[in-house]
Amino acid sequence: MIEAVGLTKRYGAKTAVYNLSFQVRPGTVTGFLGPNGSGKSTTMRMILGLDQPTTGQVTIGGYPYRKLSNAPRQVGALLDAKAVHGGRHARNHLLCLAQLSGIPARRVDEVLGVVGLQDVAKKRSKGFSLGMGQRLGIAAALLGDPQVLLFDEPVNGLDPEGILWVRNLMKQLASEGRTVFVSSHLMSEMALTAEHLIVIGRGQLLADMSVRDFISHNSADFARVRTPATEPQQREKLTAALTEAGGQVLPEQDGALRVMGLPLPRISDLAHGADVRLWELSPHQASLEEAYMRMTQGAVDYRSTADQRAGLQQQLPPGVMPQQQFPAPGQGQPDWYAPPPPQPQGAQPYAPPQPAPGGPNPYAAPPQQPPTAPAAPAAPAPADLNKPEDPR
Ligand SMILES: Nc1ncnc2c1ncn2[C@@H]1O[C@H](COP(=O)(O)OP(=O)(O)OP(=O)(O)O)[C@@H](O)[C@H]1O
Repeated sequence: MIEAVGLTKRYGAKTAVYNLSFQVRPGTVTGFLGPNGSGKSTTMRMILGLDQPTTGQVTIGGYPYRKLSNAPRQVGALLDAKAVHGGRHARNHLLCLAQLSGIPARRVDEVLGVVGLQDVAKKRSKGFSLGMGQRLGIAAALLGDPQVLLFDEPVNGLDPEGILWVRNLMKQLASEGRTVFVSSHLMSEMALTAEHLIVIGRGQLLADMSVRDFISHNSADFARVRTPATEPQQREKLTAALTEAGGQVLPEQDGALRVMGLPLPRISDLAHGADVRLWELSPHQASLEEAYMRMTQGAVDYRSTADQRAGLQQQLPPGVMPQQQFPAPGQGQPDWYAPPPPQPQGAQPYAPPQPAPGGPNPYAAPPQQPPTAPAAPAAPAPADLNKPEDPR
């Protein structure tokens, strides 16, 4: 198990990691997520004893990395696949590492086979593609058959077959009871690989929970409903019935309706009661990417000036409360986020939906009282994320 307690790292005036505490348990793949510059690599380097924490500590099996006996046989890591002597053959590179840790040469050939580089074992690694370099880095991590494995962006540069292979490898290593800690920016891949997530933003913990909980805590539930396109009056009738029943109804660009605040069976019953036929009634399935975007949108340091995410915080219609609570202390959830409705080409995807001419105002307050659910804790504004303890 990897355990960080109050881990903080400062580089001069820059605080890369601040007061981070978490555990990475054996037997599952734990994903390590965070925007660029949020401190993932710094944390991994501290776990591996390559950087000293300014304060706090991180241990592996109860010991700091540097106190582990023959650490390479207990902990394997891929941090930077390019950190190899390019003039060496792949096999010689691994052989050098093996000899430093008393690992037999036959293990080198084993891991070359595991990562699929057996045919280029005698080639110099400077001629390797990005993906081949990643495979060599993974081979080095596996060399000591360690119980604890850290991978920083292991699928970077891999082709689809390679990505699938890494996914299965991570799962297999975890199923053997190993501790597997893996960072990635590929959310769809992480959703398929990891069971547990540790999410950081600006060096601080945002979430430490299962993938399933993370998605359900950070996504807005809604249903998509579609009435026959040939009968617009049915759509209006349904909108009125749903609104009267306390639902919030927004038009989607493709003609469907987005309905919040009503369960699917109730929507079906209301449609039936209003004598409206439905061509579609489907729950919105949030993705890990959507949940991640929502959670981290206030903790992104580097964003293109042309990036439309700057405007992705959709306003809730009056009376609608965000449903989710903060999953972890200290995290920031500045606003509500759900994917924008499909847009025609060239349209602003994050612009609020406009009322159809002569149609109902999508932002009209529903007649019922606003929900009385307990208010979520006040979300710190992005700039307040680190206050009052912001050491920067
Ligand atoms: N040696 C260093 N000296 C000064 N600042 C550093 C150093 N290493 C990292 N930093 C800073 O610490 C912050 C965290 O960097 P880090 O590389 O850990 O982030 P990351 O989450 O791994 O980013 P990415 O996803 O882009 O790889 C960044 O602002 C970075 O500029």
